[in-house]
Amino acid sequence: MPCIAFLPGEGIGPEVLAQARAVLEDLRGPGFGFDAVEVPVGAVACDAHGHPLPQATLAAACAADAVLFGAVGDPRHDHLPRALRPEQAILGLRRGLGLYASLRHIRIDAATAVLSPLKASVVQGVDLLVVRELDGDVYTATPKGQRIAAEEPFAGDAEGFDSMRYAAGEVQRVAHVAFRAARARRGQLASVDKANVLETSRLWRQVVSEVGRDHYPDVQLRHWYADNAAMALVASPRDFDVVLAGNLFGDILSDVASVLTGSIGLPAAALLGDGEPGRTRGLFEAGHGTALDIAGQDRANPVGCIRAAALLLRHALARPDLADRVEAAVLAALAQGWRTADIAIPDTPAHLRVGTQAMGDAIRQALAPAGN
Ligand SMILES: NC(=O)c1ccc[n+]([C@@H]2O[C@H](COP(=O)([O-])OP(=O)(O)OC[C@H]3O[C@@H](n4cnc5c(N)ncnc54)[C@H](O)[C@@H]3O)[C@@H](O)[C@H]2O)c1
Ligand SMILES: CC(C)[C@H](C(=O)O)[C@@H](O)C(=O)O
Ligand SMILES: [Mg+2]
Repeated sequence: MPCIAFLPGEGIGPEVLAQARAVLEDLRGPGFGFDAVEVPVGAVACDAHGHPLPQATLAAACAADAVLFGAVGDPRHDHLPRALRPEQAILGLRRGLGLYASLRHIRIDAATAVLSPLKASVVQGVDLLVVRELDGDVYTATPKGQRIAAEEPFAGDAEGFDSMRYAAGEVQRVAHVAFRAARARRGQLASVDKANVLETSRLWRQVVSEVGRDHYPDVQLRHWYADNAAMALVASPRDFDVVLAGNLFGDILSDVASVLTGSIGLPAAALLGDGEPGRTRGLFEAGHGTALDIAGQDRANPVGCIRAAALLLRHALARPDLADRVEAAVLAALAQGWRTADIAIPDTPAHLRVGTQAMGDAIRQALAPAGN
């Protein structure tokens, strides 16, 4: 029986995770079951256990076949040293679980194009995948810190510094993920960097080109500067198939791509590593954070987290049949017009404006019975 570790975190994390878990519970039957463990992470874990990623939480996540993650982050913990901030739990999980690629799926069909802040004529038919490197770059490279500036004209000021760095092997492994995904899709890869300014990006561009030339000559590779890519993702998102970027540019472009759908509450991401035997096969999450402005009010959109559960079924539990059912149920509920506040439009009738719980109920109602 596979084991799923549920890590709710804080803010809207527990609210959306509860809906995703309820969907998974509804799938239980003769052909499907799972063991579940639920462990604290983030600010709540820090308050209870003195660390945002307690050893027991990391151990449970490592031992599970897959992790379903809510969200972490709380400004009340902003004053803590970096190592104790809730967000460090995410970085620690990525490193500890060997996850180095985030795959965020963005699809917009005719029924959901009206939700976009952009014109439906621009976004209808968008089907793109953002592959983001997750373990390197300015996020983790050292040195980083704060000190007294030595260089004029600001000598004597406090200064903060981070290092941008990629080793060729780090670029190669995530490039393979992106090329393989492109080969299985429409065969186009957009690699994003700032090779006009950054040495790290010059290496990135060279390595991605080599991986393409040596292993994926059938995939059409185009290099983009990050600023231009951000603009094109908004102006003509249908032109993209797979977008590959480093950790920092990928963080930003993942959210730019997400909001094309209408809300950061809609898409989901699969965080994957090499899938070594005996190690968790991935962490799955919605694209959003803790959204404390709406937490505890039954206002969060649970769709992203429910889609994350579908990605978990597809990528970690090898159950594409169940993943398809969950994704179809989400689309059916949206097509029926159910709307949380973030995706309601002025025309949305009052009876279809719902909260987190009712949106989850609508999706579970739409789950086709097994065998259909
Ligand atoms: N994976 C994660 O756990 C993760 C990801 C991003 C940000 N964060 C953290 O979350 C905290 C808040 O970050 P932020 O404000 O930049 O981003 P956020 O995603 O939490 O919120 C941005 C905006 O989107 C809205 N929103 C987000 N998710 C929504 C949903 N499901 N339904 C409806 N509306 C939704 C929020 O109300 C807010 O207006 C920070 O501490 C940040 O570090 C965590
Ligand atoms: C909260 C933060 C550390 C995280 C990141 O920057 O990776 C978030 O923005 C994300 O996209 O998952
Ligand atoms: Mg982010």
